[in-house]
Amino acid sequence: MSDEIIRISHLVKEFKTAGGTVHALDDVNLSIRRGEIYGIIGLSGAGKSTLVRCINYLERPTSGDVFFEGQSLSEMKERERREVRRSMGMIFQQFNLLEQRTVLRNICFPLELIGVRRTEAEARARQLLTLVGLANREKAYPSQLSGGQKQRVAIARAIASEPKLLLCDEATSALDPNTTESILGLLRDINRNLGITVVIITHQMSVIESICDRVAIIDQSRIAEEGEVQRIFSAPQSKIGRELILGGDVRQEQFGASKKIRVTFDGRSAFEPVIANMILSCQLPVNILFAATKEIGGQAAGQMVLQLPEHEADAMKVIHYLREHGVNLEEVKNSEF
Ligand SMILES: Nc1ncnc2c1ncn2[C@@H]1O[C@H](COP(=O)(O)OP(=O)(O)OP(=O)(O)O)[C@@H](O)[C@H]1O
Repeated sequence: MSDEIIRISHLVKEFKTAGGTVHALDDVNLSIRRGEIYGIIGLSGAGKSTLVRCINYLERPTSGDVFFEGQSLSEMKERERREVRRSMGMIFQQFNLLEQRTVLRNICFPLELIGVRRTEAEARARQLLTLVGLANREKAYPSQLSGGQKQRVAIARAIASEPKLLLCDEATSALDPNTTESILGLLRDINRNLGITVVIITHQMSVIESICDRVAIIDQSRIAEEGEVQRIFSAPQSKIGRELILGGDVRQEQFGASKKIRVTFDGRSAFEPVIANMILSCQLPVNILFAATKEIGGQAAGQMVLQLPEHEADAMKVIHYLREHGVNLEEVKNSEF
């Protein structure tokens, strides 16, 4: 079977409103691999929820297509799409539990919809309650549960019909940091132990860092960059990527005319010794205009922007030294910084 569970191809979504057309998604292309945890991050209004709702066709794209296991959703009949949607569980920020039903009956609900007999549905729901760590709460009503417990019930309900994919729309945004961590741990277990592919929509960088294998950064309706979390976090290429990952300090500033370079560190090297040794060895000063480090997977990573000596030959000497010592670097223009 193909490695790819979802492919999003040239997806466009527009909303016609009284105030004009809103371009929520503009030519989005993505591929999500079977078995991975894929993160989609962006600021408020970037188009994240619209994208996730297009993946399961709760929202019909204006143009472009979504392929599930190679099958075009736009070409399917509604009955076939319903079938595919059953292969995609979904959880939300506000849990969306049925308040009049007990925890057990909430989890039974999707099974009832597909005609599973009551005793069988209840047995399955009990197994799931154990899986999510709430075996002793089957008779409770949602109002009697904490946010984290509600999300556990929502997760159990979402995986009751054995989906291949679990879509999580800001599933931890209403939770405190400890509860967030425990819910992310549960999602990781479900991914590893049940083989369910997980797509996480979030505006929280910490969520992506903590469990995602790959990430897409969405900005103003478009994918700004996409790839392995480790690679994107250690050297974000887009302006929005740098803002989200390295914080709000990446401001556009006007610097002198001399060359500026961005050096990125991916955890194998340290900032200071390389720069200090270069200064000692080349006998040339550099200006550190910006520096930020992050711990990713226990390793230091980050970037530094250096202003080089004004004379071209001196600047080249610095570049040559850094390259020789295995440092990743690229020239930056003022407008990119
Ligand atoms: N049903 C709708 N009708 C009109 N405009 C919409 C509709 N749904 C979304 N939009 C607009 O589409 C754009 C993207 O919205 P979306 O909810 O996908 O963003 P988001 O990244 O999920 O934001 P947030 O994190 O705040 O939820 C926004 O400008 C929003 O106002």
